[in-house]
Amino acid sequence: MRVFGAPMDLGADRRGVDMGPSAIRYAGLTDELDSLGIDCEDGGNVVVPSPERTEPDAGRPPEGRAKYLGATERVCRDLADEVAGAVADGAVPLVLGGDHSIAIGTVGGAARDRDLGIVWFDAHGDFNTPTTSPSGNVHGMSLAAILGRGSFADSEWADSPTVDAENVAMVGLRDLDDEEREAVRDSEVTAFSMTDVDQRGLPEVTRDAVEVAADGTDGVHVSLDMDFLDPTEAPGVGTPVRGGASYREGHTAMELVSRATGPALASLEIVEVNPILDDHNRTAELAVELAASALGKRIL
Ligand SMILES: NC(=[NH2+])NCCC[C@H](N)C(=O)O
Ligand SMILES: [Mn+2]
Ligand SMILES: [Mn+2]
Repeated sequence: MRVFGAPMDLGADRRGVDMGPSAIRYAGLTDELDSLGIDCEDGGNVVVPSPERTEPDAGRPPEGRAKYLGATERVCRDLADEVAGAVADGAVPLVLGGDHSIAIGTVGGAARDRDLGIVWFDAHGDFNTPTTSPSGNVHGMSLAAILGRGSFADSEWADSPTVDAENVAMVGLRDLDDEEREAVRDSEVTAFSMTDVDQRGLPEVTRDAVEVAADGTDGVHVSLDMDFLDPTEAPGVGTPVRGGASYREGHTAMELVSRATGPALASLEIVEVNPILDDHNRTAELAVELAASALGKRIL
């Protein structure tokens, strides 16, 4: 396993998420993984330019709005190279965010030489494009970019040709923008909202999601946005939405991911931890616990 930090905050409106990788490391990530017998090296952080010295509209697509898109592209290309390098060395990449725009880089690298499915745990769809986004924040567009939707169709860096929408499952949705909702409905992705979780239970939904992602692919990428969890458990996120997964549900989902994917877990990323908004680092501590469950830790 090779850990990378992506201290990215250009894709979100709230400062502080750039400190997420430090907070998760401080919460004891590598010790925890070592104690599970996982051989874990830290590959350090990718370089992210500071917003003070970056042009917000540089690299803007011809239509719509995507703040800091040019800088985001550069960071995601670097991250993709690091992640692909880890895969080539036989290591499973674990990427720590940073805002969720970094998923474009993580998946770009993880899916470079193989067909990947994705399970996307999130309160949000991150399915906006520069023309539908109400905020212009790229963290709300990352899954659309990975699938090459809208104006991302022309951007080679964003579109991951080895990820098919039919192998993407979202879990935990409860906050979508109007046009984004239409886009999710019209797409081939499988979307499990909190209504599905309420009615069928998280274990069943998670099993189905992993099956969608694993079907006919070489492996599964798991993208865990910490706002998937209820804000009472994970207060340190920039866009909290009430009604999320409980502490136990979070662990259940990650344990099922590890049981269901096993060696097929191709890569993992944990994003949106914002220590400034947190309560004594508990969101980062929870991120470490959930990483451990996703990587095989069991109570008994
Ligand atoms: N990765 C996230 N936390 N995304 C939140 C996105 C919020 C909103 N849908 C937007 O496009 O701005
Ligand atoms: Mn997200
Ligand atoms: Mn989210």
